[in-house]
Amino acid sequence: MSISSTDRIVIFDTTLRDGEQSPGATLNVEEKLAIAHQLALLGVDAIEAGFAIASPGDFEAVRTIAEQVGGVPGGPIICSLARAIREDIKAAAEALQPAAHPRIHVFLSTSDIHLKYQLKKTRDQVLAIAEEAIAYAKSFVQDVEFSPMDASRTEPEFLYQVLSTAIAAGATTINIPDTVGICTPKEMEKLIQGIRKNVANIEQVILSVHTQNDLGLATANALAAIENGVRQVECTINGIGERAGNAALEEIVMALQVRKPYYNPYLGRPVESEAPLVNIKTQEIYKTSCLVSQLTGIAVQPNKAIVGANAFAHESGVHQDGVIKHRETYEIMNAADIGLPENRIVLGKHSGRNAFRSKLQELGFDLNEADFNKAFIRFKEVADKKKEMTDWDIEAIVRDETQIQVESGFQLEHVQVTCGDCTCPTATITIVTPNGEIVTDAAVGTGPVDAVYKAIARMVRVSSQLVEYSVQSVTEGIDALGTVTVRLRHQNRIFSGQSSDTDIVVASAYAYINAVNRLYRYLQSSKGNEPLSSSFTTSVKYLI
Ligand SMILES: CC(=O)SCCNC(=O)CCNC(=O)[C@H](O)C(C)(C)COP(=O)(O)OP(=O)(O)OC[C@H]1O[C@@H](n2cnc3c(N)ncnc32)[C@H](O)[C@@H]1OP(=O)(O)O
Ligand SMILES: CC(C)C(=O)C(=O)O
Repeated sequence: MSISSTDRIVIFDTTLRDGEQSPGATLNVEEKLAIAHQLALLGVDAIEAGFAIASPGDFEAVRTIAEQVGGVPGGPIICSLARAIREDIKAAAEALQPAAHPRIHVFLSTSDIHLKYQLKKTRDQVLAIAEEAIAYAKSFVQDVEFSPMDASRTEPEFLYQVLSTAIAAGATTINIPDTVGICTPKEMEKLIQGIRKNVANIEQVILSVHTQNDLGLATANALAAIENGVRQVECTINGIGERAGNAALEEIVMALQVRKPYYNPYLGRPVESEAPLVNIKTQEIYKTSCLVSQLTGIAVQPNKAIVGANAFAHESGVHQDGVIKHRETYEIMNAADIGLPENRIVLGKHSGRNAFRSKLQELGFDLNEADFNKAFIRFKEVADKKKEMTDWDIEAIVRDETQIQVESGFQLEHVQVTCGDCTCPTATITIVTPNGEIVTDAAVGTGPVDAVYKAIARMVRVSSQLVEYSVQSVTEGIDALGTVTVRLRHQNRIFSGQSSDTDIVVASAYAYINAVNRLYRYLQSSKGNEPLSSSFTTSVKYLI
C-alpha cells in the first residue's frame, strides 16, 4: 500500500499507547485487551498496543493483543512503539510475534531543540541512528513505521533528509508528528506539501500524521493533512493522550463521514462517491468511548464533540422546536450513526411549549389546553430551580397540576418557614378561601412541616386528623423533586392529597391543601343529605 494506492484513510488507533500516556490512565493487561477487542469491532486498521520495552506489563499487553486480537490474517495491524534503540526494537518484535500483521513503530527526534538537549546528538548521528534502527526493525517485520519526533519544529531540509533516509532503509509508513501540538492547519498544509515535494520516493509509502492537541487543533490539523495527501491518521478514542491529548478518532471519522463530498476529491474520487472514506463501523463509536472512559477513569467532558453527553442533546426551546419539526434543522448527524439510540430533548428552563407538549405526548398525557397551560407554568417554575427536568419530574408536575385544577377550594398563595437548630420552627402561610378571601396566619410547630400544617389548619378550620404523611424522592439527584402524600381522616372517611416540589416543605403544604380540598368538595356535595357532626359544623367557617 502506498500513498497513491489507497483511496481511503487508514485509521491508526493509539489509545493503548499515547492514550495511556494520559496522567492516571494506566491500564492493566485485561483492560487493554478488552479495549483492543472493541477497537477491532470498531474497525480500526491499526492498533498501537503499547510500548513493549516500557514495562513487563506493557510487553505482556502487546503480546496478548497480538495473539488474541491480531492473531489471524485479515485482522488489524498490531503495532508496538520503539525508540531507535536495538533493545526496544527487539522487545517490540518479540511481543508482536503472534500477530498476523505486526508493525514496529520506530521514533527518533529530529528537531534541533531535541537533538541538543534531549538526545545530545548531531544531525549526522541522528541520520545514522535512524537508518540503522529501521534496517534492524526490518530484519523482524516487513511493516515498519518511522516517526521523526517533533517534526513540526524540525528544520525542513533536515526533515526531508531524514525521511528520505528512512524510506531508503525500508520504512513503509512515514508518520509526521506534531509532537508539541504547535502547528496551525495552514502550517500543517505547508509541512505536508513540502514533504511530498522534497522527500525521495515518498509516494511509495503511506504518509501519516500524529497530531497533539495542545492548542486544541489536533483534529483540524489531521484533517488539513488529509486534504494535502496524507492517508493515515493517528488518533485516540475520546482524544485522550499525553498532556492535552491527541486527535480524537471519533471526530476525524465523523468529519470524514459527514463531509464526505468535501473530502472525496482530496482522495481523488468524484464528489458524489458513496464509498466510505474509512473502514470504521461508526455505530460502535459510542460504546468504544464509554469503555475507554470507564477503564481509564477519564471522564468525557459533556460538550465533547460526537461522544459528549450533550453532543446530541437540545436544551433551548427554539432548537427543540426545530428538531421536533425536522431533525436536521439542528443536527448534522444522526445519534444512531455513532450507536446512540436517539438524540435527547433536555427539558429545562430554556424549553418552550412545543417541546413540553411533545414530551407530554411521549409520556402518554393528553391534556386539555387549560391543564396544559397550568402544567407548563408550573414546569417553568420548577425548571428555574432544577437543572434538568426528567420524565419523572414532568409526570409529577402533571399529576400535581391537573389534580389542583380539578380540586377547586382553597388555594395556597405563599409558604414561608424559618427553622434551624436554635430557632422555633415557624410557618407563615397565605391562602385564598373558596369565596376569594385572602387570609394569612402563622404558627409554630415541632418542625417546619408541623408548623405549616398548624397554620393551614387554623385558617381552614377543618376538623380532621392527619393520619399519614410521607415523602418520596421521585427523581434522581440532590435537586430531585420530592412527592409528599398526606392522608386526613374526617369522621370515618379518608381524604388524601399529594404534591411534588423541589422544596419538600412547599410540597407538604400543597399536599395538605389538596387533601383539605377533597374534604371540602365532599362536604359540599353531601351537605344536603348527610348530617355534619356538631363539633365540625361549629368549627368550620369556610367549609360550609
Ligand atoms: C512523544 C511520545 O509520546 S514518545 C513516547 C513516550 N512514551 C514513554 O516514554 C512511555 C514509556 N517510557 C518508559 O517506560 C521509559 O521512558 C523507557 C523504558 C522508554 C526508557 O526508560 P529509561 O531507560 O529509564 O530512560 P529515560 O526515560 O529516563 O530517558 C529516556 C532516554 O531515551 C533517550 N531517547 C528518547 N527518545 C529516544 C529515541 N526515540 N531513540 C533513542 N533514544 C531515545 C533519551 O535521550 C534518554 O536517554 P539517556 O538516558 O541516555 O539520556
Ligand atoms: C511517537 C510519536 C509518534 C509521538 O507520540 C509524538 O511525537 O507525539
